[in-house]
Amino acid sequence: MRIVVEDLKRYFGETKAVDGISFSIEEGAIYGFVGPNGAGKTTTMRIMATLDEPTSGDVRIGGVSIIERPEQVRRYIGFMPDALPNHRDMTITEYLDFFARAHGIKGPQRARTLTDVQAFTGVTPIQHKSLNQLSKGMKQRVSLARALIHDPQFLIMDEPAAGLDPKARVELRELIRALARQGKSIFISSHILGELTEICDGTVIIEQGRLLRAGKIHDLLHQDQPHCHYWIAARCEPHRLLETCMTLPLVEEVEIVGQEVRVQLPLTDEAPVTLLNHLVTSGLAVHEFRRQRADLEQMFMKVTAGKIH
Ligand SMILES: Nc1ncnc2c1ncn2[C@@H]1O[C@H](COP(=O)(O)OP(=O)(O)OP(=O)(O)O)[C@@H](O)[C@H]1O
Repeated sequence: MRIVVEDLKRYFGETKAVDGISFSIEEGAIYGFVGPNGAGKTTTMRIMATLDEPTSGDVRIGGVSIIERPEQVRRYIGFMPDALPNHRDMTITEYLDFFARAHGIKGPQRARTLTDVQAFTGVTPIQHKSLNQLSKGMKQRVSLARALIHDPQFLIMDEPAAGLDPKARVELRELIRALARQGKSIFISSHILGELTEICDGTVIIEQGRLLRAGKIHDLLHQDQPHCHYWIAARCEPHRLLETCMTLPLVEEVEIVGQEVRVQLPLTDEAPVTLLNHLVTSGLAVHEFRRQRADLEQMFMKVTAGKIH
């Protein structure tokens, strides 16, 4: 399901929280939404989820306008807010059952939906626990389960990783990847760049309600810098690895750092494939070949004038 945001504006009196943002998300893609505090991320997401109305502009989810047909759009969307509201003493299953009913899911199908969604989000073993006894990580899982209960095609997640420990973050990333494999489009906001760069196909960067960059990460990087860097380690002396890299004309720069080498390549899809092939056919036992993610962070820092933390 393709999402198109068209010149979206949301003013609160004098405050231009969102000031003319346009971007699109392809079907089945994971897009990160990045911007400093107060940039307008939550406001944009709430409008996309039909929880608020824009001052002007529109959002089309699978071609359907959030303004003209909010009820229809709601069937397509799952929204995971940045905090789970406080609830009365209620078990996880009771809570999810409430939302399944609200979505009109009936009879045996409701029981099946609850079983599936609890299993997917890993809350089955604690399904009888009360909501107010849950850790932050477990609350996030319940919040995700709630957003998924009607099997939406588009999932909006507002800072889902905030406050989670490293293990819970990794688990959350796995859940997000699994959802994308099911063909869902996912829009996820965060302050933490590393978190997004690992899982996103594309990104939308805003600041003070204005769009700075939007598009596929590969294209954005290409716009900002024509190179990328790889870290490589092989079961041999780093000097031999360095020399083998240097015999390939497309390698722009190469240096030894500890037991690894760092290689600068032109930013094309073929360059890393060609290099890895070259190393392997030269008889090197390569056991590490990874893209330097800092390329992305550098790009973020550059376009936001270093204001993102
Ligand atoms: N209901 C409201 N009334 C008045 N101003 C608001 C309202 N909601 C948001 N704002 C203002 O709009 C701007 C954007 O806020 P928003 O919460 O969308 O930013 P954000 O990028 O999500 O920030 P954070 O990363 O801190 O969550 C801020 O200046 C905020 O104070």
